[in-house]
Amino acid sequence: MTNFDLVIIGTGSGNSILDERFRDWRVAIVEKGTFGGTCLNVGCIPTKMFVHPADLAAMPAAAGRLGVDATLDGVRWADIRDRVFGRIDPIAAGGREYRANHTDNANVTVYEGTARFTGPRTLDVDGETITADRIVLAAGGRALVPAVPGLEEVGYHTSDTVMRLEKLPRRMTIIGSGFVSAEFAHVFSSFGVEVTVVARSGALLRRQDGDISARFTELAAGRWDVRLNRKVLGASRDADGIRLDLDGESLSTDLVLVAIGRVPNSDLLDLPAAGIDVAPSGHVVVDEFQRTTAAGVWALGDLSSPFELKHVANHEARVVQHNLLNPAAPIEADHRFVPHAVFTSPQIASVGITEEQARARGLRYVTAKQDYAGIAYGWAMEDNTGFAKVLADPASGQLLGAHIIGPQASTLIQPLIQAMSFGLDARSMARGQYWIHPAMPELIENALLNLPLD
Ligand SMILES: Cc1cc2nc3c(=O)[nH]c(=O)nc-3n(C[C@H](O)[C@H](O)[C@H](O)COP(=O)(O)OP(=O)(O)OC[C@H]3O[C@@H](n4cnc5c(N)ncnc54)[C@H](O)[C@@H]3O)c2cc1C
Ligand SMILES: NC(=O)c1ccc[n+]([C@@H]2O[C@H](COP(=O)([O-])OP(=O)(O)OC[C@H]3O[C@@H](n4cnc5c(N)ncnc54)[C@H](O)[C@@H]3O)[C@@H](O)[C@H]2O)c1
Repeated sequence: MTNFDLVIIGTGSGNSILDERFRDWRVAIVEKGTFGGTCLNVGCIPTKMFVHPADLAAMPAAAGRLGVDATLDGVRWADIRDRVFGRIDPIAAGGREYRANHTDNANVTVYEGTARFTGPRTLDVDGETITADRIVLAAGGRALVPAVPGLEEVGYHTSDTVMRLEKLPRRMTIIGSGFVSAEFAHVFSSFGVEVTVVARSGALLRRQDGDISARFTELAAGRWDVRLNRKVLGASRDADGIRLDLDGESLSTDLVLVAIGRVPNSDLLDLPAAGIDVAPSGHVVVDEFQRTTAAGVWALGDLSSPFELKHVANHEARVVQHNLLNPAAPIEADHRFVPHAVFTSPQIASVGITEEQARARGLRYVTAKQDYAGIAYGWAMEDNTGFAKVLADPASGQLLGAHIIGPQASTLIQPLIQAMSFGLDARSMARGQYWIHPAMPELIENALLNLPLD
């Protein structure tokens, strides 16, 4: 039995904790899958590397109304796929090699297996017992699969596998209507696949601000076959491919992509054996210092965070890193203003609360909108569907939330994140600085000026 100063479970965000300040610690890092975790191998990075060529492939169809006649000659799926993974796979392999064999990591032992607790700060890794003074749980989550009769038999993909397809299908049906669905619907439809989206509820991306979700649902319905308020009741194969039975109708498809959310990997860790509490959602319970309910055990990222976002996992990894190194002066994680972006088309980005949340909380708030169509750069792009919506406290002018649907939303949101994080009020933000004319951030300037503050 080997004892370590620190054991880290999971090489996604967990791997970024280790630096030269841990050189004198005996460290073990345990990974059951591909080194580098979800974001690098099957998440943020490859998806966005597919979104960019998808944006290019969609451009000719949009250019005609601006007087530019362009045609898409073809999409070389194998080349697109191999460019993405030709870059990513060596990074994952290099990361593993660095931790396992580089002299910088002489103090680090890499275990390739599945860790699970057998007692307080005691782990089994595929039959070998290791103990540690401190343990960091960074075990992430995995795609959920619905219990649909026949689905296992006909076969399905998740975000883990769909980016490595041998060839593009003619038709794809996506079950689910969240982030993964919206991004892959854009990617695959831009590459010429006929996409159907099956949503359980009456809107796509329904956790976004209601106006954003409604606009996206309307635009999506013009681009994909969108089936709202439908449950998938069964799957089978017939002469026309895969048949999905929805309530009241059926559809035929060639490939099913399941995108109904993710579940934390807490069930793999036998946490009760170590006295570590788990919430009903499956997330490991942590306090503001990222400490679990067991002494000497921290957790971070998708395993403990309902946000399930890489920038949150990275932030929490920095908090855990500091708290490991400075036990007498720990810092708290900051989850006040967590932004997100959905890299679909049009892009969506958001920070703070939605109007529905403001109403439910009984807050006094005002809102304002600015259409891209009303700013000069929007005229240049002939954008008639995008807008920014801001919510603020009418008395103080402090921003409560901001939501954007339209080109470059993920970039345009950043000054609003900054304003909220540093307490800059809407009026000072709008008038206390220059806004380059006629650039896209004028969308934000005008949305702020439109707020009916007291
Ligand atoms: C398709 C997709 C696209 C995404 N796009 C974005 C995006 O654009 N922006 C964004 O912010 N977020 C995005 N995310 C979310 C983001 O990928 C995650 O929030 C982030 O990767 C979580 O990091 P983590 O370190 O918590 O977990 P992970 O990166 O999942 O790392 C956990 C690691 O632990 C290992 N592990 C699990 N259990 C054990 C065990 N018992 N023993 C040993 N090892 C174990 C796993 O194999 C895994 O490698 C996306 C996710 C998906 C699926
Ligand atoms: N750009 C990004 O930041 C990005 C991109 C992709 C994924 N992610 C992260 O990954 C996580 C997983 O993404 P996701 O899209 O799978 O989850 P999600 O939570 O965004 O959406 C899941 C959708 O599936 C629906 N659903 C749930 N159970 C269902 C069922 N049984 N049948 C039909 N529909 C069902 C939900 O109502 C929801 O609309 C997200 O929480 C997100 O944080 C982030």
